Amino acid sequence: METDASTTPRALATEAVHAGREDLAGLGLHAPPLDLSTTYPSYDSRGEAARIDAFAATGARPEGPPVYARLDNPTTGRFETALARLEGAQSAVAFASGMAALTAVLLVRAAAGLRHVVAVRPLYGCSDHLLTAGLLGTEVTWVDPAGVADAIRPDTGLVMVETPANPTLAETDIRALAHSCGSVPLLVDSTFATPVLQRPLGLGARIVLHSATKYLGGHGDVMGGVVACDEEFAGKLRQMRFATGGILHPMAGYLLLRGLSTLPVRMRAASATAAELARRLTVDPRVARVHYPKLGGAMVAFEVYGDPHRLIAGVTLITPAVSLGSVDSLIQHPASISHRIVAEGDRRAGGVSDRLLRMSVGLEDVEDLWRDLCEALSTQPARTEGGSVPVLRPVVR
Ligand code: MET
Repeated sequence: METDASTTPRALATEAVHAGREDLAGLGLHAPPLDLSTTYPSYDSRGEAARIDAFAATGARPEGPPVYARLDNPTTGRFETALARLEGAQSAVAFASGMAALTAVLLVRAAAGLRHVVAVRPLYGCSDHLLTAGLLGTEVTWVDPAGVADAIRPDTGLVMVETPANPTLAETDIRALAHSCGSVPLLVDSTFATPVLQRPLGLGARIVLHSATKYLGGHGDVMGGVVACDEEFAGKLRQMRFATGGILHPMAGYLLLRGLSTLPVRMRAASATAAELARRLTVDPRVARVHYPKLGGAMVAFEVYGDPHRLIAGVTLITPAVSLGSVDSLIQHPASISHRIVAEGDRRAGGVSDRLLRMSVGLEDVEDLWRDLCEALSTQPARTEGGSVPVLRPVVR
């Protein structure tokens, strides 16, 4: 049977290398052009006024040159188009960082008079802090997924969850949660999963947030954030981005587009290694508990019986650093770094133990990583053969 190439949906791996680049051959190019312009000349001021009015009315990407780089950028636009395609979204809007992206979402909802947020712990520490501190004039109610429906008020503008969650890798059933949200939009921070493992919009979420700094970029050399959503909300986000200035640099847009092209192979390879490391850690007597999502992925968290700081100091191949999603493996102690800003009691409420370590598994060989982990684990006491648990020494910071 003949298939129509223009309507047959393409696989994710194909979209990853082609989305956002469809016009290149027609332009006589292979690599995407990097447009560093901050402004765009025009002899037609009436035309510019019309463009600005159109943007103020809808927030749609301007037709033709974008007037000024805070409105839009063609290189970043390619990354936005590609990410939207991978998430199955109408649109995507990129920002200077994941936190800038979350800020814009919260400000858009607050500007509509919907200042209340219902959120599920744990979230990435700075997301938790932004909501808890109410820095943007929002108010948060923290609940378990089962408590979401009851926590929704007339002024609730957003329900927020991160799954798998940073740093515990706790998973939330997105479809069930979206059902509990009713007409309130559900935002899923899908940074750890990426569209390779999970597409929240197909499960009923309305907004997907990524720290693009992580897997989308994939090489630890670009910072960015992106929101995938419907075009109506995207328009509001672009207007907010124009008003508040949290734009992505075009070079970052270029690098993120390039990162997307290898996202599926990177995720698959790193996830296979992470699953094997999680399996080995689970049976290691020096490890008290392993957290690894059913969904899979390249993040592994584990708790030790002894001092987690000694383990961090004991790695040599794995880099002891916060962040994640790079080609090389990183390990960090969430209570000291990624979740330091969250009050101790709130951290505990979110399941973030002081003995938890979070590892981002890269593309190294699994045996080399395991050797390094074993060396670092030699700093830790082990369960005895009879199964008795060693006396826990206090964690010294
Ligand atoms: C400044 S701390 C955190 C950076 C990053 N979001 C992480 O979770 O590792």
